Parts: sequence; structure tokens; C-alpha cells
Amino acid sequence: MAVTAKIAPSMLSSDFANLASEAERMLNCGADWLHMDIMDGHFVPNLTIGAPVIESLRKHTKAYLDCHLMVTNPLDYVEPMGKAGASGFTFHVEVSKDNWQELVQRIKSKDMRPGVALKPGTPIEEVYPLVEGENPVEMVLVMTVKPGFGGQKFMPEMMDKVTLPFISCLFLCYFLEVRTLRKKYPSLDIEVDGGLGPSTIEMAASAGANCIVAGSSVFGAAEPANVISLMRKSVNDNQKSS
Ligand SMILES: O=C(CO)[C@H](O)[C@H](O)COP(=O)(O)O
Repeated sequence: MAVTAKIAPSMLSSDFANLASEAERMLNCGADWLHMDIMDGHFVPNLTIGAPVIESLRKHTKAYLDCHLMVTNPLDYVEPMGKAGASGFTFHVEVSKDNWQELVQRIKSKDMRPGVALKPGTPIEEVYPLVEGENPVEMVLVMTVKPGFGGQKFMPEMMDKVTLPFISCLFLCYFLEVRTLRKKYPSLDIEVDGGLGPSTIEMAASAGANCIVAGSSVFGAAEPANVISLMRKSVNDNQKSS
């Protein structure tokens, strides 16, 4: 089964004081999902929003809220996030090795879609059991920057987790790990997050990523709709040719 493109502007780059109108603006520009970064100031060195803000935003939109939990204790967030109206709940594998089964089961019981994320440097093999288990996650999020802040430079070596491109005319096996992920799981949603935009989308899409999180490149664009549509086209073209 072919995967579909999901373009998810990262609301971390929005004007938080006008979150509802920023969300509406992105949806009007063609966004499929709204990416919400939940940071606890412990798992990552930044503190953002939590369930109360998701609950407030939910009153203004029916959109899919793709929530990325950069927190040390994701289990503590399942109940409040479910109640608040989160659609997707993506937790980090680095803090869930012992309880991911319970976590996935609880996320599903709250009608959210479970996903697992990994930081740069975490071996891709660590997510295999979560994708192949009896009660699997439905998305893998590959971070292409160190989580914590928007506007960082894209890390090509993390894209190695999705494809095997030529870089500077050299055969560099940068994308071996993620290419492996797509090869292993043809119908899995694979999301990439960090430094994605017009100059990096082709690399991500050819590697097999279909869910694209983009903050500064979308919010910083004069015409966000053009950036969103360009990224969607790149994913769709690569999916057709794969
Ligand atoms: O999760 C994140 C940071 O932890 C952000 O979603 C991500 O970095 C997006 O921002 P940008 O597209 O500007 O890199």
C-alpha cells in the first residue's frame, strides 16, 4: 500500500500569541497536519506547550494535531493529551525502552495514533520491535536535528536513515539506515523533522520520507502555500517512482 504525503507545519515557528489564527492560516495554505512540539525542559533544554494549549487549540480546529512529545515521562502525558484532543502521540524511544507496549496500548485506548521518534545518534534498529510488535506504532519520526529548537540546520547524516544519495559526486552511504527503514516497511508513515524546506525536501522524499515537518521554511516564507505545495509534489513524485 502506497503512503501518502502529509505536510505538517511545525507550530513551534508560529506566533504562539495567535496560535488559532496561525493554525487556520497554515490549513488555508494547504497543510495536512499541524505539528505540535511538546517539550518538558528536561528531555530537551526547552519548554514549550502542554495539554492545556492543545485543548485550547482544539476548540478552534478539527485538524489533525500531530503531537511530538519531547518529554522524559511520556506515560504521564497520555491521559491529558487524549482528553485535550491530540490526534497523534509520538513519544521517544530513548525514554520508553521498558514500557513502550503499555504506552502504545494506552495511547490507542485514548483514540490517538501512536508514533515513535528517535534522536540523531540513536540506532534505527531500536524502533524495529515497536513497528513489528503485536500492538505496533503507526509512524516513525526521524529527527534530522537535535530536538529542542526550531530553525536549526538540517543534518544530512540523519537522512542516511532514509536513503542512499550521491553527495558532492561521491557515493556516500549517508542514508543507509533510513533507506533501510523504508525498504523494510513500505507502507509505514515515516516522518522527518528538522531543517526541512525547498532545499532539503528532495533528499528527504527520495529517501522515502512521506510525512514532512517544517517550521522556519514555511513560517518564514513570503508564500507558505508555495513551500507546502512544493514539498507535497516532491513526496508524491518520489512515491510514484518508487
Ligand atoms: O521538533 C522540532 C525541534 O525539536 C521542530 O519541529 C523542528 O526543528 C522544526 O523546525 P525547523 O523546520 O525550523 O527546523
